[in-house]
Amino acid sequence: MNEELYPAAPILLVDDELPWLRSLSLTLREATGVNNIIKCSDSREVLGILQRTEVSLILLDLTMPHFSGQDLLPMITRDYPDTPVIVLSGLNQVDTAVRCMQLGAVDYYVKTVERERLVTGIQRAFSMKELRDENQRLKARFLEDHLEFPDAFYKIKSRSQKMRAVLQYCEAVAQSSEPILITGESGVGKELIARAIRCIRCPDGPWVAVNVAGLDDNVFSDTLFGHTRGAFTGADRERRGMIEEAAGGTLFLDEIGDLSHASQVKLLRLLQEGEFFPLGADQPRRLKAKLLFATNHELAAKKESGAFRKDLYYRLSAHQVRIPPLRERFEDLPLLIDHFLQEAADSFGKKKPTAPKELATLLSTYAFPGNVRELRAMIYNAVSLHKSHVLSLDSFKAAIGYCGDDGPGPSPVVAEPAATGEPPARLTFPQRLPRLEETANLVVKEALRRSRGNQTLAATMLGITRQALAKRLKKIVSDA
Ligand SMILES: Nc1ncnc2c1ncn2[C@@H]1O[C@H](COP(=O)(O)OP(=O)(O)OP(=O)(O)O)[C@@H](O)[C@H]1O
Repeated sequence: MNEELYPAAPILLVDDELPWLRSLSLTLREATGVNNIIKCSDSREVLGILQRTEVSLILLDLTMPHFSGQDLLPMITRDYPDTPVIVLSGLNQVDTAVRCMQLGAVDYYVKTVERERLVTGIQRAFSMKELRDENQRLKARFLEDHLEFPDAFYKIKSRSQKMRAVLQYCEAVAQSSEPILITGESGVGKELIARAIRCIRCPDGPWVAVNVAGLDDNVFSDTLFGHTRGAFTGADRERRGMIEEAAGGTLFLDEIGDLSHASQVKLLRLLQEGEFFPLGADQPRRLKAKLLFATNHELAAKKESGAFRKDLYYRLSAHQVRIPPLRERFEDLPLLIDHFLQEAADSFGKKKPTAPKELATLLSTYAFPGNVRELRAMIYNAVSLHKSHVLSLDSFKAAIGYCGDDGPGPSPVVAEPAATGEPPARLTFPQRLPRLEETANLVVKEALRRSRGNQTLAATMLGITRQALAKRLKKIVSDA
């Protein structure tokens, strides 16, 4: 298999000393996994290379025959302002370093003594460039408001602006070499989004998904890193871990917020060093997969409480895709209902039923703690019970708590704030307690507001007949 080039655009190393060029490219390969390098030992060729090839970073020697680094630097920063340049010099001279930075270099290193710092500086320059590129892509996307890879998102049914912004953000960060963290409540579609990102970044590579919730640290390590033969009693064969299975493709770690502390440490090391040791191995192996993570936990809160390591949190959240809960994008309901009706009808071998026109409005009175997955289950249930032409609302009403006279129905007073964001947390009253009649009228108006004026639905919510509601409305109007 051909080795994937990293970074996608090459790094240009410019130095007249060939042995230095060779040893630097080896150092970079070993320490950072960089294998896409152009070595240039003749400074007269630099501008020609830049005209022909887009490079991600330039390492420029200061002292060279023909053109010195100081000659080239202003030309490069003028014509290629988005390409970071790091200057290397044999001498530790503060005034030269300052001059180079004034001319636009992002960093300055003394060649022989600062190799480790140089590697860190290169990684920093990469991250900065990636952030700048991502920023530009995002700006362009928001101005154009179109999707560049609509095919990657074909399974995601949505017409809401919020989701569109999420998809555009996914496009902007998909190519980044940094990990991507996808957050959102359970059932919002995190895995769907993860698969879409994979379709954009490396559609042909393998897709390996691991749910890490509940894995103890030993199982986590063995699953991810694998082991060598004889690593422990019973290890009679080598086992490749999921990281190696995903080489050249994507490794998706789901439920990352549930990871034990010990496993968090191992994951952090993997992210920082880009390499790992299978159990029993004495040589590290390089991470060659792109990483995607998902969680339905509020990781920021877990970080504050100490349940999630701060350093790992910051490492993971460089690119964070937050998927809004369904109740924040009810404009998606008609499309999703239609989609799941078709899907359910196909799976039950039935003709697709017609949805009653009040269905989306009825469902938009509900908070959907289980999000799209809950909606899907409701529709499958309704279609499984369905007999006649138009789908009945009964199973939906039962599912969301409007059960009619004999059912428990939703409680009008909630003692604690609901985790789902369901209003109200507690009924509060003004100083003067409203009369019962006033309160009833307010509740009626609220039901009409939520049902967008649909009296049948409002009556269902209030637990009264449509006639009783009409009578009450007539009275409200005449009393006004
Ligand atoms: N926008 C959407 N269009 C169509 N189907 C969707 C959409 N969002 C979610 N789904 C469907 O809803 C279900 C749940 O989605 P998914 O498994 O991606 O959610 P999740 O956020 O990863 O859930 P969990 O947190 O429980 O792992 C799946 O059947 C998925 O296909």
